[in-house]
Amino acid sequence: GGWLSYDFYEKTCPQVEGIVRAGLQSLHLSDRTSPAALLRLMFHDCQVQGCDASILLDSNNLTMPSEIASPKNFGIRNRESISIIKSMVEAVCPQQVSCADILILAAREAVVIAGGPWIQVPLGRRDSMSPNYTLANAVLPTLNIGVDHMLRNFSKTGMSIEESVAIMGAHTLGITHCKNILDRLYNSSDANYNTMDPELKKMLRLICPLRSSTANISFVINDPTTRVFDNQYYINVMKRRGILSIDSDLLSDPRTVPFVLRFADDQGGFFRAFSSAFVKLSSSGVLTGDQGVIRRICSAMN
Ligand code: HEM
Ligand SMILES: [Ca+2]
Ligand SMILES: [Ca+2]
Repeated sequence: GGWLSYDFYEKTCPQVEGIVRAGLQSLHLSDRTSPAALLRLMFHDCQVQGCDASILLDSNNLTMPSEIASPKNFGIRNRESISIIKSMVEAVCPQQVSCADILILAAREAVVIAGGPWIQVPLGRRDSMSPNYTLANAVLPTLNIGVDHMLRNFSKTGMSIEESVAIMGAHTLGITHCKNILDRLYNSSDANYNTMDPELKKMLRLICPLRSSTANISFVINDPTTRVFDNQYYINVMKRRGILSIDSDLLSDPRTVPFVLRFADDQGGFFRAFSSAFVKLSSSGVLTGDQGVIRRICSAMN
């Protein structure tokens, strides 16, 4: 058995946090959108059989598709960045640090680099032996997940409603491809067709025309400060300018709206709730002790 701890690599790889920080800083210089990508990558790993780097495994045979093959992972990027940082860690501390921990540390640094809170995260996760395509397909959120289902999912990690609203604040970063909002913009039977500020809708329709062959590549920003981790997301949601259905749903559900209003007015409160939510999301259902493995290469089994 085993557990996560704050000093897990103190003896075996005290340099790891510094290596990940340096790696993230240099990645960020060449790609200002990398914090968004890494934060979403962390969520999509942790949601599927826990944070075990299962999302980083490439398929090596026809019977075992990778999680990335799931349409739910559309738009996921920067997996290779974790592999590169892992090889930098391997050079200093061979076979000591899991890909799963490196991914969590990278997501933590991503939040800081973008101007968000510094989150102390416990370490000691182990890597999975295989990916789980079927589970990825089943448990990653759909576009129309709704508040109820979202809260139920996050409560499994021990999150309160406040923390669940706070973790959705990750949408303060990054982008959404047009194909993910076409229903909201054009399908009058969509539940959130009429919940968007008409001015915003007009603008998004220009960027995302209905019958366009580029809906897979064209995108809109998730909030006006898409590269800054701030509370602008909640101000936007409050003004009916949320991009995804779930963002708008937070305003219409009586359980979540009080936290939207509070976080819109109190960035410090958002940062505190986000930090505890991040620790819960990243600690739930993980492999520890003698479970799983330490992969040498993140994209393949040893
Ligand atoms: C549970 C409800 C959620 C739903 C339905 C949802 C859905 C989505 C969708 C559809 C996109 C756009 C992807 C694309 O078009 O490329 C997106 C982007 C993003 N999501 Fe979520 N998400 C949810 C929760 C979360 C959580 C909990 C986090 C992180 C802790 C997160 C982090 C992000 C980030 C950072 C982006 C921007 C990615 C980029 O710029 O590449 N999301 N989300
Ligand atoms: Ca996983
Ligand atoms: Ca922002």
